[in-house]
Amino acid sequence: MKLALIGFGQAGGKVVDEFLAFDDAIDGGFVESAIAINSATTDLKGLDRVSVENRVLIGQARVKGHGVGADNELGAEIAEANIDELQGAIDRIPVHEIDAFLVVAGMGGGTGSGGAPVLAKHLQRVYTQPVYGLGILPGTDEGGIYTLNAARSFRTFVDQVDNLLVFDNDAWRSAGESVEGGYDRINREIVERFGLLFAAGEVREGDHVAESVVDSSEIINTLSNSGVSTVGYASETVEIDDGLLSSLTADDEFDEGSATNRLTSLVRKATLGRLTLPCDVASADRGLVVASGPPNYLNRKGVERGRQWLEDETGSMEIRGGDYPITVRDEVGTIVLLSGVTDVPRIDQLQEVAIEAQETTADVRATADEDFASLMDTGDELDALF
Ligand SMILES: Nc1nc2c(ncn2[C@@H]2O[C@H](COP(=O)(O)OP(=O)(O)OP(=O)(O)O)[C@@H](O)[C@H]2O)c(=O)[nH]1
Repeated sequence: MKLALIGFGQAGGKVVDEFLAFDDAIDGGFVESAIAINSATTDLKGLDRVSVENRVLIGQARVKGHGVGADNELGAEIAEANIDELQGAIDRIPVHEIDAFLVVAGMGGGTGSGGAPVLAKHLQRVYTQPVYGLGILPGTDEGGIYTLNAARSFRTFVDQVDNLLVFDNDAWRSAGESVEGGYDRINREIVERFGLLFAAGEVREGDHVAESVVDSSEIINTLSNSGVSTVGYASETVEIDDGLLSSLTADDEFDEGSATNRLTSLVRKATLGRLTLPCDVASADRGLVVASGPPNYLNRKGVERGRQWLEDETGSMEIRGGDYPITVRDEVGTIVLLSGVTDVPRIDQLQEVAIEAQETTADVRATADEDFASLMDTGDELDALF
């Protein structure tokens, strides 16, 4: 399906940049437009692929291009005050050609965490296309303010989008990695999963369109429950030699049985392995299984068996399935989208820690106010200058 990608804040911009690279690499054609919005000049300058005219600096009057320093109330205020500038950038998107908006932001900071929900609300009011969010949760070791920001932004963002796709940095950290190196790797993991999902619904000119190819309406229907979503992915490297590809079709010399088994087990691995937001799979309301890879490794029976297995696992009758043939990749993979998940320990934990942090902050403030009053108390015996 065709998307307008809007990255808000540093993480949002970097992930959108990475989506552009991935779209090129798989010749996907799912990115119709890409915009990056930030209150920090250096973050916008650091991007590689988002075009310069689509990098939008906001809040200059308030923060002079220096970012909001993880103050997400200020991030939200700046987005509201600059909504006309944001609309100006969106006006450059050929909106009649897109199937949906995807607003991407890190939820722990200030600019994206505060601004993304404001933008989503605005897009919902102005346009008829679905507005999806891709929210990135901070690591648990990032500190109280990031957790509090993420919990508050998450609550707000969910209400303003048609569906909030979530990626949890905490579940994807690796020991011994530098923060920057870590993010580069993590960002590639993010775009591979969400990129393959959205690319799947994009029928390209010249494609051999089999009946079982995923359509954008199947993605939209799976995401139309106003909930929270998570994605799993599993893949296997396969040989793609041109001769093999051109000479084989799914129903001649190719070993159909092993293709079926491979896909069925990849669906299980994707679902039971590391999800972008770990959760209890049984709590999903809807699901979509997409098999991607060289066309002759894709097979309807394999997807169908995987789809049925997912129905059993989730108890949901709304599990869709289909193919996404890609000739340029030597990987067969399955994407599993679980939508409307409700049993998510990380979100419960985030909210508990945030409530504690909010209470502690209120107590500390109240005590500080009292202490300051007593420090300055001279029993009316000392006059102020004015
Ligand atoms: N996956 C991923 N997460 C990132 C990346 N950069 C930052 N983050 C996460 O996103 C959160 C928010 O950080 P930023 O995006 O830098 O914040 P911002 O929206 O620019 O806001 P301010 O810097 O406060 O103005 C951090 O707490 C990290 O968890 C990145 O490149 N990839």
